[in-house]
Amino acid sequence: MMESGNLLDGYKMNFKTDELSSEVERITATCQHLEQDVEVLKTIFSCIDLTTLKESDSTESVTAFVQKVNDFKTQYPDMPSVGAVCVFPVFAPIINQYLKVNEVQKAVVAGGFPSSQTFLDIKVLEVKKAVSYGANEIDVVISVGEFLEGNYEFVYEEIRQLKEACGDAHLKVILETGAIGDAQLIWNASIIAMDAGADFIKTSTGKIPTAATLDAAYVMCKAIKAYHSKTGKKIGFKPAGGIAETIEAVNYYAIVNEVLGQKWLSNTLFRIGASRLANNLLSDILSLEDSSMDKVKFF
Ligand SMILES: O=C[C@H](O)COP(=O)(O)O
Repeated sequence: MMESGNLLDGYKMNFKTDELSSEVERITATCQHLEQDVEVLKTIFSCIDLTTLKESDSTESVTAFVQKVNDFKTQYPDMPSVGAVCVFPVFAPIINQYLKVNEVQKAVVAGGFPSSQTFLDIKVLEVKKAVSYGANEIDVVISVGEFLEGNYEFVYEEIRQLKEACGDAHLKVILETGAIGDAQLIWNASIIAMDAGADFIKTSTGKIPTAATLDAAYVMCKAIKAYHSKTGKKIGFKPAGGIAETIEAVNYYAIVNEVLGQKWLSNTLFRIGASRLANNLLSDILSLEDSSMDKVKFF
């Protein structure tokens, strides 16, 4: 098992927490023009993990949700598809059966999402079942309570086993930054998740009051950069939860651009998990292309 001291020793948080917000403000203040850039907005659209994670989701509603993604490609041939659909694990067979757009990935939350408060063997089984039913991306939450108690080896070992359970599927590890709060701890959680095998690190479940924040995004991108410098591995970043407006998505795009650069700005390394963003972004893209366009509600 990895020693947490050894694990974190090689990584120093190279910024002061009190400078964090002003740095984020500087970045977001200088990116507002990107909201008018159709190509940037289309890139962001292609990075959306189009999410439905409602208690009321059903076979019928998820089938209809997936069908919209299929229809979108026909109805808007000049638009990219979203990056992925993201659903509860019980609907893995539905997206596997009905999703017909090859470039759209099949993401499933698992591992006792959203609380992560269950037995590790149950988490592993849930991940394996989701993958066996066709999911090729798995989103899991760290054991936040154990992390906050300093049980870093426990958190590392869980992620390591869940990554193993994924096989060829990509693993996105949700830190639940709104529950962690402190920038240094978000940095620590980022490093542990990446070293244990995360392909992406993700801010939030969208199921607690504080979801994605720009400050957390900045810290996580800095951690991804440090991890890349040390290991050569490119880990993806996924802000998620509460991101609904185009300008909010643009702000996250700008932080990734500033910290990690253009090479991170495609859906292989950047996703935005969102249930409400796609229609707003689509409407804004269409109205930039044709100012007479009304707001659309496709999804
Ligand atoms: O992982 C994605 C989030 O659950 C989506 O949250 P949202 O419904 O606030 O966009």
